[in-house]
Amino acid sequence: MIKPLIQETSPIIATLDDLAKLANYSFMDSLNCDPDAKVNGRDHTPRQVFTGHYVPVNPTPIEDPKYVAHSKNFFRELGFADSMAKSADFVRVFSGDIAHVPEPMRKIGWACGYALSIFGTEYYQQCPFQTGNGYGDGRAISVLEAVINGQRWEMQLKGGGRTPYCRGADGRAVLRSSVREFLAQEHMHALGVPTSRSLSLYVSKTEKVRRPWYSEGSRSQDPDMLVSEAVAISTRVAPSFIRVGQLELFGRRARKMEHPRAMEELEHIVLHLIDREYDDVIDQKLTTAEKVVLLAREFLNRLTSLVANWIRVGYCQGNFNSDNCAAGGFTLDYGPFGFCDMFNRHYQSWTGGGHHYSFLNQPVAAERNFHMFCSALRPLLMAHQDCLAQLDEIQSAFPKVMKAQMEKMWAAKLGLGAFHATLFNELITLMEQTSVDYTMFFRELSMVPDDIGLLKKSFYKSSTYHADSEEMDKRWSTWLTKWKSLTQPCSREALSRQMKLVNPKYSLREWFMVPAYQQADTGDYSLIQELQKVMTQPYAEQSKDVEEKYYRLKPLELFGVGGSSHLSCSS
Ligand SMILES: Nc1ncnc2c1ncn2[C@@H]1O[C@H](COP(=O)(O)OP(=O)(O)OP(=O)(O)O)[C@@H](O)[C@H]1O
Ligand SMILES: [Mg+2]
Repeated sequence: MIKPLIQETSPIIATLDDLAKLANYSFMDSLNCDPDAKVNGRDHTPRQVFTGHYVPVNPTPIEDPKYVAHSKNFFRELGFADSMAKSADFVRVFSGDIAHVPEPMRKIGWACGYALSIFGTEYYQQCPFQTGNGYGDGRAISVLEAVINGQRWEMQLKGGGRTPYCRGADGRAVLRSSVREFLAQEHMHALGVPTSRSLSLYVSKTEKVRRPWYSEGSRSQDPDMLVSEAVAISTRVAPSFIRVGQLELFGRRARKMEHPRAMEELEHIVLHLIDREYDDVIDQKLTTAEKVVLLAREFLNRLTSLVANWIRVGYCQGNFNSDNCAAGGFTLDYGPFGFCDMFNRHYQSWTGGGHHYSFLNQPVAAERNFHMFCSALRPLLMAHQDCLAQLDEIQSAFPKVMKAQMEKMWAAKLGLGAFHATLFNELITLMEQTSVDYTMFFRELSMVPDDIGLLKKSFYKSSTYHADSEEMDKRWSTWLTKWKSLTQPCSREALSRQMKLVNPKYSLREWFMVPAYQQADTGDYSLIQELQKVMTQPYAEQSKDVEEKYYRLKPLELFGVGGSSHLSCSS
């Protein structure tokens, strides 16, 4: 899990000067800089980066930045005054201009290289040089590390312009994708799922880029037009942004002995990861080999728990490559993601994702990433056969640990003391044959209903259901009776209360976000604010108005519509 958040404090950081005083650049200070880096940070053209953990690179500010949103909750947790989000110097920094920051903040940012594995296979084709030396943060640039109330945070701009890893692309993010990531991070946090957090979001009043997208109402899989969209910079925050792919980059270099310092660089990044994400569970005094074993064990626990949580809340990452898998065990990169409306085990809203990254296949995808993680660590254990054997054991334990996490999660969702395979399998079959809304079904079940009347609110009613609805209703009634006989022996109220804590009422469905980013494009941010409010209390009943608007089946006419049901471009 991400480290527990600090207790809420009254705002003590009210200006950029206050924040600057807390700056502490451990990433830049304790890791290796690319020796070929440009001193002035104007390193904005694709090139091979052969060594080093980071490239110092300056963000390219967006033109005429304008405030769109900030996370009030996260500001409060950090002790930031809300007024700061609209103050000129804060806007300037978090819209990409770090040339005038107060000391000890630095006038330079940094981007990192990483490797790519897709479903457990190493890829090099995505690198323009076919070597893997040109792949990494193409548009993500970190600008600040600060220790705030004892907790270290890294702040990273997304869409902050080109880096040596941009592969010829523009380094920008558009408002649409930035709004999606901004809202999703805070929703996920409120759902109790570890994640990077949202700090702020600024859009350019004048700068635009072209992206492939869907024409109004298009049912095409692939975008059918090019649209000109405003660029934006969102800032996300996490204890670190180290990805499995990043460890892989150094692991591959060490394995192939690509340069004399390859092994040392691998050890360095792994120890840094431990320091940033695992220092509360791994004793500093241990040897590197011992630390590596503990790291693998802890990541196994975090990753399996994370994926079980994703499935609990109906989240599909969509593109769970190793470069989108945070080594700290939290959710990262809300591009091709989606929250499931109609339950389907193969649910996947990203058209490039395929079955391998679909909803209920996420545990398998996670296992592939875990294997890549272990492979990256292996070179460090070559001289420690006992530790190597332990790592192998941890790696082979993945399916067992994942299964246990999934069963625990399904049992909790169903209010059962223990997982019941037959009951569960019958349910999944019924859900698919009927076509039910994933979120609404579990929330209605959490009411512990006497009959299937309430559950039917969540039915989209497929053709299979329509073909013999009487028979289907009978099967549902039988299932409900059986379920009730197996639930925890407590009062209905207690069971309902407990189930509502794991079954959210509100989820950030794609079709809620479409009007929000469309409105935002016209300068109206009210729907973003409304979604921020509703989706940061996903377990609360909230008002009747909110319920009518956001606790609803997806309108049938939106199924199959590009942008609302599926998307191809996430940038
Ligand atoms: N417009 C762009 N300009 C430069 N690089 C880009 C752009 N869009 C994506 N990339 C890079 O392509 C790679 C794959 O993109 P992907 O959609 O996974 O990441 P992302 O959404 O940009 O970022 P992240 O994983 O940092 O959240 C990443 O390395 C990313 O930096
Ligand atoms: Mg990514």
